[in-house]
Amino acid sequence: MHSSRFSGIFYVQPNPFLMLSLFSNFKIFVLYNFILLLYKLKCTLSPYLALHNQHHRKNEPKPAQSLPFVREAIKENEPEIMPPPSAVKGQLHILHQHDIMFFAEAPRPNQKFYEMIQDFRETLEINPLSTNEHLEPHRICVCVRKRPLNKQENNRKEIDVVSVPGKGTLLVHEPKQKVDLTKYLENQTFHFDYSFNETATNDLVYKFTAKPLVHSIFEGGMATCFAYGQTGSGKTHTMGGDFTGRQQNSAKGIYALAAQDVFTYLSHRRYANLDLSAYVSFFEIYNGKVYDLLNKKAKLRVLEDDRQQVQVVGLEEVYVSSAEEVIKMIQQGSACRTSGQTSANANSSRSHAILQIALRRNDRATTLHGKFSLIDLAGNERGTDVSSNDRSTLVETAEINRSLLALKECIRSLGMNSDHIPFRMSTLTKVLRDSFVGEKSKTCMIAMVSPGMTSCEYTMNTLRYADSVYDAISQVAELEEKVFVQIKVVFLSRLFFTAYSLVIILLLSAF
Ligand SMILES: Nc1ncnc2c1ncn2[C@@H]1O[C@H](COP(=O)(O)OP(=O)(O)OP(=O)(O)O)[C@@H](O)[C@H]1O
Repeated sequence: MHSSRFSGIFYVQPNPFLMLSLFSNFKIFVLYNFILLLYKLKCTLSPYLALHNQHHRKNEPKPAQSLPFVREAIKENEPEIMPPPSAVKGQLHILHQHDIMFFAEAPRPNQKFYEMIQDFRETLEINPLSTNEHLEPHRICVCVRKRPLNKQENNRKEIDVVSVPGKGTLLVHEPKQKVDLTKYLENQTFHFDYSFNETATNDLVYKFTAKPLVHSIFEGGMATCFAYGQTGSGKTHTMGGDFTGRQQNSAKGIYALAAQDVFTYLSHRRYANLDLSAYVSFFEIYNGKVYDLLNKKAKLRVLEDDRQQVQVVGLEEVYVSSAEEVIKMIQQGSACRTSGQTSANANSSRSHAILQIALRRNDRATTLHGKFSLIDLAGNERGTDVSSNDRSTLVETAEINRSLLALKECIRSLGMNSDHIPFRMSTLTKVLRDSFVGEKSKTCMIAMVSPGMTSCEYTMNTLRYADSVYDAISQVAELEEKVFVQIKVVFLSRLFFTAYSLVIILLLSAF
């Protein structure tokens, strides 16, 4: 195209002798320049005109008999348009749709990290926990539960940075960036007793966490089950049941599932002769103060007697005869829970909620036989949320921080069979004091994590907290295992020596 234009211009370059003779007449000079200008204009516009005509010719409906000819003409003029290869022709429609989808979808923020995580996941062997899995007995059990990405996170195209490949393992793909802006993943692995992925139901979680503890309170023990994690990570969903709008489906939470099992055991002939009754109390600890959720949030005092027995003075303990009655209490108490505003979440729970199911003998003193405390802890991000300028929020933050630290230390002491339990560090550990002492005390912690990339820092904090508890217990378990192996070696060697001596004596006496 370009060459033809230039060749047109060169073609009209005149001979200088001819020009001299012609330009002696001024009129001829003007006419010549005018013709030259028109010609140049035509040369410049001709390729665009050709393209324009071509376009119209393509869109014009043509009579059937003239079609081959038109096709030939178009082919001549569009050498750059490649016909699709015949093998791909069948897929043309699909490809076209994919292209439309590709262009219609807004690009995902952090697409590079998303692809890196997807690639990493393809290398993982996934064996999620199932109901058929063997249940191991634990005095202290530490578990982790990952919730699915919620609607808002999906709308934001948030990246899921948590993978749960197997029974007790959980991986966090932490997005990082080098100084030269190269993106990379730091894949951190954590091990716990059980790990639940986003598809796990409350029933499955209950089976491996709180259910084994119900049995222990019938054996005269104290049991505690904590839900720990960031605001919005699924603590209330797990403990109290899911919300549909403002309505909480309390029957599907661990509180209610435990209550159902308590009544199943109460009617069992094995425990019938104990003559036990169940009582429920529900209270919250907000800013170090105790409020009764079953008595219009009456403020209560926590006192310790000279035998180190801690009492919550005036706490309502309601006799219950069925799981349905417990569910009603849960609904009544949940409606009362304290909530406020922080810079992290507009509607967050800033209090620890404690539901206690006590088993008492039907004697005159209604002696305590066993007690199960189920705790929905305040959001742990408050421990790091110091961005607020509000004094009351800062005080709350400090209080939540202190109570969560105290709780960790008490569980670790219980796990290490330590004589010293630092329960006086916070109101939370004070009221749970009897759960941290005694041979029959059992505890389960469920660490909840949000899977989104924006929650990654909080998720790591939650996992580090749970890991430090799990680590302390594992060390004790390892130590116990070593001692057990040593005892076994000593016992077997003595047995062998005795048998050997007997054989020698028998042989000597025979001769
Ligand atoms: N495993 C899950 N499956 C489906 N949805 C879940 C799951 N866990 C949590 N959610 C949903 O996520 C949202 C936040 O959960 P939830 O209220 O239980 O968080 P939280 O940790 O108790 O927060 P807060 O500290 O504010 O009480 C809820 O809408 C809940 O329904």
